[in-house]
Amino acid sequence: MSDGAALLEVAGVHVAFGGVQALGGVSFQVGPGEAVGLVGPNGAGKTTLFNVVTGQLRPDAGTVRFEGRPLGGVPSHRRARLGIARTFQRVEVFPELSPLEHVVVARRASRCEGSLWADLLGRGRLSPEEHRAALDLLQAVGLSSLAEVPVAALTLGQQRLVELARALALEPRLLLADEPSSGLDPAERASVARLLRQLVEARGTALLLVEHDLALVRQVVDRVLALDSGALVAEGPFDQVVADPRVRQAYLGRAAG
Ligand SMILES: Nc1ncnc2c1ncn2[C@@H]1O[C@H](COP(=O)(O)OP(=O)(O)OP(=O)(O)O)[C@@H](O)[C@H]1O
Repeated sequence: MSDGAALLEVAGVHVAFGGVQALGGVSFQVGPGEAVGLVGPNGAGKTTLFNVVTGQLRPDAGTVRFEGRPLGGVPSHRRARLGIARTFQRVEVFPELSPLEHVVVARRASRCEGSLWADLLGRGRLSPEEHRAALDLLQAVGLSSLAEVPVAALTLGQQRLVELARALALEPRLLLADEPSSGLDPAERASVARLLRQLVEARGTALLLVEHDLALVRQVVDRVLALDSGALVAEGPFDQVVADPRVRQAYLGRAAG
């Protein structure tokens, strides 16, 4: 991809935690509407890279650009407004709020509407338009029948879908999904895979997907990046990357260790 076409551009990113080098000069690009998988064994640096892109972690060196704009110093909430949304490896939801409330709060926050605290305390009034838009989103992820149930009563799979709906409520240009199928049963995995692919195809949202289930990665992405010990060791179509000796070694070496 040429530089001019990049939606996300990561260049020379280094992160160390004390003596541990988590990322050692990582560079790559994601184009608009492109679905890219980020694979690698445990500890390869995938979540660290997500945290750098979302602004939750400041890199020791390197730059992140979004739509050509350098993001250094731009806090997470402003990156979300610029169009970068994420879901988390460990589901992060508010147990007492319903899926509908999660979506409405996210949508208002992204548009700077209402007061977050009033929303969380249940005092934000819901307009018919907001209600309809939130229900449409929940329908898209298959949760419309559970729209008003407290999230604490939902299964882990359903909670992951709430997270996904909340991220989509930001109408992101780029979604970072961190192990969205973790803890789900095969049917739920299949529906997450369908949803993610649909998101890319129907909404034109770019996707950066971290996922240990390689069959799911293959189903969803256009291209794969493989990380090992904080370095990109391969990049290209799924079949090519998983056949790459450096990638096989990264997984086997870690499994053997
Ligand atoms: N907050 C932290 N403090 C210290 N070390 C950390 C921290 N976060 C990550 N690391 C270390 O940085 C390296 C990369 O971790 P990271 O979580 O990014 O890997 P990962 O590829 O996401 O792994 P997994 O697939 O297990 O989630 C690992 O060696 C990890 O132990």
